[in-house]
Amino acid sequence: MAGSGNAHLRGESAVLSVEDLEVEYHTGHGSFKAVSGVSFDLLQGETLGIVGESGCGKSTTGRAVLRLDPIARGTIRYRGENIDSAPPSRMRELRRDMQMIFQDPVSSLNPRRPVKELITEGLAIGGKTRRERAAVVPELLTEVGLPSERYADAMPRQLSGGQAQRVAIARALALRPGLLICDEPVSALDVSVQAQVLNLLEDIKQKHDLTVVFIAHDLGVVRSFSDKVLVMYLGKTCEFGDSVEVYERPAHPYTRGLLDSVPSPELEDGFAGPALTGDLPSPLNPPTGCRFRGRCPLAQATCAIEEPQMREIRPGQFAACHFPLD
Ligand SMILES: Nc1ncnc2c1ncn2[C@@H]1O[C@H](COP(=O)(O)OP(=O)(O)OP(=O)(O)O)[C@@H](O)[C@H]1O
Repeated sequence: MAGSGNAHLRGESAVLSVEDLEVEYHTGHGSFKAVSGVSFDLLQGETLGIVGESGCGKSTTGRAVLRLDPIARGTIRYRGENIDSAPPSRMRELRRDMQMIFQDPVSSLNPRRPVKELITEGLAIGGKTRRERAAVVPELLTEVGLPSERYADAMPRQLSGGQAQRVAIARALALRPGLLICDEPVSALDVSVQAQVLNLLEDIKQKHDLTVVFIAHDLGVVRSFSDKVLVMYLGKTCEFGDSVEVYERPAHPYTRGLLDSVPSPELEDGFAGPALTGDLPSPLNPPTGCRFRGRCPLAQATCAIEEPQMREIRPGQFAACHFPLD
């Protein structure tokens, strides 16, 4: 598959393997590809960070992996099983092993159920008795740093955002998943709480040897949390590689722009470099050639004509750019 951007796939040994994923939405204004040609794979215990501006298709990618959004094209393999066309009954089983944590913890919890029921809901569906479910509540709450005697009977409205996210994590852990998809899990939380929840996620990832997809627009968060990073722009991958390499030596001008836009308190003007200018074009009418060209400081005539394909720029680092950075 030279030139298709899939040279980094390691196939059979991966826990999760996504190849050429395409998701199409149909709206009143027409149809568009929210995700197109996205490929990655993850080995046991690895974490992939997916980054990009709002509307790039990060959440759609995460949801499509769980088949919560319909897939127009592509292959998704989980532990070697092809799941892109698995029937709904099989997907329900698989989703017990592939858990998702969302951005808004409070609205992801049923407001009428106490914490102890919320975190064991999945076990009830799995046939565990009330007594069996009650027995695991203290352990699960302790694991996410909430004392059971204080929180087991609490209702969601009594929880802070950070506590609600801890409950959502406990609920995911109850099913002993192998894969965790975290969709902006700390974006809605106060800055002071974000680090605590991230530390918790890091701890449980290590303890349970979880494979993680971590979606965030905060590059700092992804950097500390991820082994691999996938940068998305307008539904497509523009860069993929080892987190350290991509952050230290980005090959795609969009990645560079994202990194330069991160506020940096120790620098004089507060930023590492010029911020990204311009807005994300409409996915209903994407630019010809390179989708980023209208905002790219390095764009040349070729970029308007030929769409760059993912290619290996340095060992293990792939980018879709005609004029990658050194
Ligand atoms: N259910 C839907 N129907 C139609 N369009 C949708 C739907 N969900 C998302 N979109 C559109 O698809 C594109 C990708 O959205 P997505 O939420 O995946 O991006 P994102 O990178 O996760 O953004 P954010 O960080 O804001 O969540 C956007 O243009 C969005 O408006």
